[in-house]
Amino acid sequence: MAERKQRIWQRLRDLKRSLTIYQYGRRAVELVWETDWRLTLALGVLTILAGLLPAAIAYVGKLIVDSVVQAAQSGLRGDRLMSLSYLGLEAILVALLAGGRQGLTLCQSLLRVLLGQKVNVLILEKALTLDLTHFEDSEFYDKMTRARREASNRPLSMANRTFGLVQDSLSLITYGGLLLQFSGWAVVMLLGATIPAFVAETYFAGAAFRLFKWRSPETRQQTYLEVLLAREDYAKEVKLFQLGPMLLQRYQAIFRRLYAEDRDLTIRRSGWSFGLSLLSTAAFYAAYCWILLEAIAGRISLGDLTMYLTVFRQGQTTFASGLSSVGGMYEDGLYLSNLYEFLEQPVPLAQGYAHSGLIAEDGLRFEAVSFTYPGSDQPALQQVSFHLQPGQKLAIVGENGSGKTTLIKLLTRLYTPTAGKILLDGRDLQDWDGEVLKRRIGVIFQDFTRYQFTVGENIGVGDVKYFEAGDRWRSAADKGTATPFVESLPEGFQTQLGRWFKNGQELSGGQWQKIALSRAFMRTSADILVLDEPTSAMDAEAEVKLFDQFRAVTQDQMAILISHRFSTVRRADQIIVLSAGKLVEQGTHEDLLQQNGRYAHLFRLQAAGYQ
Ligand SMILES: Nc1ncnc2c1ncn2[C@@H]1O[C@H](COP(=O)(O)OP(=O)(O)OP(=O)(O)O)[C@@H](O)[C@H]1O
Repeated sequence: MAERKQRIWQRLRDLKRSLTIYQYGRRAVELVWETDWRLTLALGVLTILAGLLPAAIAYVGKLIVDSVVQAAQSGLRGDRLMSLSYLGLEAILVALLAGGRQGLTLCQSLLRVLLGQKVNVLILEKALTLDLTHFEDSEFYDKMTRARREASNRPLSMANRTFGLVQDSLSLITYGGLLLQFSGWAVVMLLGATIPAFVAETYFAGAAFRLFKWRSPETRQQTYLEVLLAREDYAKEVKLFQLGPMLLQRYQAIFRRLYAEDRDLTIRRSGWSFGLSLLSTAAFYAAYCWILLEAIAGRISLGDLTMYLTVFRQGQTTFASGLSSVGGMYEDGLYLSNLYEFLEQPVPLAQGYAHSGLIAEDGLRFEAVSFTYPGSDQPALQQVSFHLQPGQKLAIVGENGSGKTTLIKLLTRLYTPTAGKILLDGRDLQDWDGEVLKRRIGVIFQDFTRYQFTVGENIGVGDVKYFEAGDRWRSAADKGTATPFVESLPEGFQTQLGRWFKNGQELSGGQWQKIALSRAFMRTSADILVLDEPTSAMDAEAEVKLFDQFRAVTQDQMAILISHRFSTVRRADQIIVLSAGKLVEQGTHEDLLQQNGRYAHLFRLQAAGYQ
């Protein structure tokens, strides 16, 4: 007994929670209002017009029939004129209704475009405020993808359905008002018959959404496979390794699985929907039958009969459309809840406001810095400490996965250390103003982005303030040793790169690296340069040239260099060796050779390879 009671309470709680989804109707209308209040106002007025006019037309229809009967019986000219004027009135109302409906469609079409753009911009703006951690979290990524996928249509659809429901409700209320003259019981009977269909619609819309949410990982896989199969950067490997058929097969297998689930739900939904709509149709026709009998018995006029007939016919269509609005609104509401969940994701607070350090010219200090990636149980860095003075060049050496890139991510504040401190000029990195810090650090990651922009713009991205400044591009390219090859390109700095756009040129790996390196020199005010594997794709001569040049142009700057090439590393003022996240050796090339430890071992190994 107690268990049953509990179940009933649970159901009621579920229903209450389901109903809260409808509050998104208000939020969607607010969003539409913010997008364009004039169009929204027009939409509102036209909705009321389109909601009230049908009942008015039905009523005028009754007046026409009654006046025709009257005129036929009396044969008076006045009565004839009266029925003709009712006819004229109906024609005007019908024209108004058609105009109103057309206006509604027009407003909706315009709002669709504006709203789609607005929501997309809201999502992208939000994405800009988020941390890198969010992007690396697959659940969060799904949330964003879902929001983006549905961005352009759900809010408008929700708003349209809300307005549509208002329109249908107004029509039904006015129809109800007309019907009330006949019998209050008929109205109650008709309303009662709609409730099961309403509950079923809500239930199935919820089920459809849950399905959509569960399968986000599968949909993500599908999208990824599409990218692999259809993008030019993967085409080379897909063709040579003959991956195509296998990838396509996976793609289809996912589709088949998703389709099977979809089909089951759609069949069940349509079965229930049909069954329950039969119930409401039965109620409609029972009331209809009652009215017919009343007319035959002469208790209502012929005009009344015509009016009720119209009210019934249209009432049922309006009811069906209202019902689908309710189901649709529920579904839209669920998608919108996902959109708002994303938009309301707490934004990391702006960290720090300091524009200068506490100890001028102190340089960079790592003090017992440790870091573990979210969701990982192994620390990527443990208790790392070192000091880099202004003008010094530091090289970081270590096997794959030893934590070199992680160290750079902490230095550039993409992540925050889990323990320990990073100090710049004696001040904790977290206390620095983000903008100031970014201006002081020029960084190139090994997986730098190859933008499908022009050569100049590809360098310009290094300092967005000077994104299009040709003179800055040139001097940055000089420092990054890119000028000679850029000048050999057909349109120099204006050459389009990549294959996505017309006349796009592809570059070699080493040429791309030179572009990326030049990017780091765009920030002329940067006093810390961080280069993660900057020369891995360059030939030996290019590398030597680059480093001679690098030393010359970065005399006053601190530089941190990650490299597996000892020819590069040995020139640094200070070298640190990382192993499994720990700093195991530290010193100059000579010091480390003397220590005869890990560095000396790796150095000799590489040197032997060249003999
Ligand atoms: N985003 C991430 N989330 C979780 N773990 C990560 C992430 N990035 C790196 N790791 C882990 O942290 C450790 C250090 O990685 P890191 O990229 O810093 O190595 P690395 O020294 O730069 O390697 P390589 O020489 O191959 O570039 C590795 O064990 C890696 O698996």
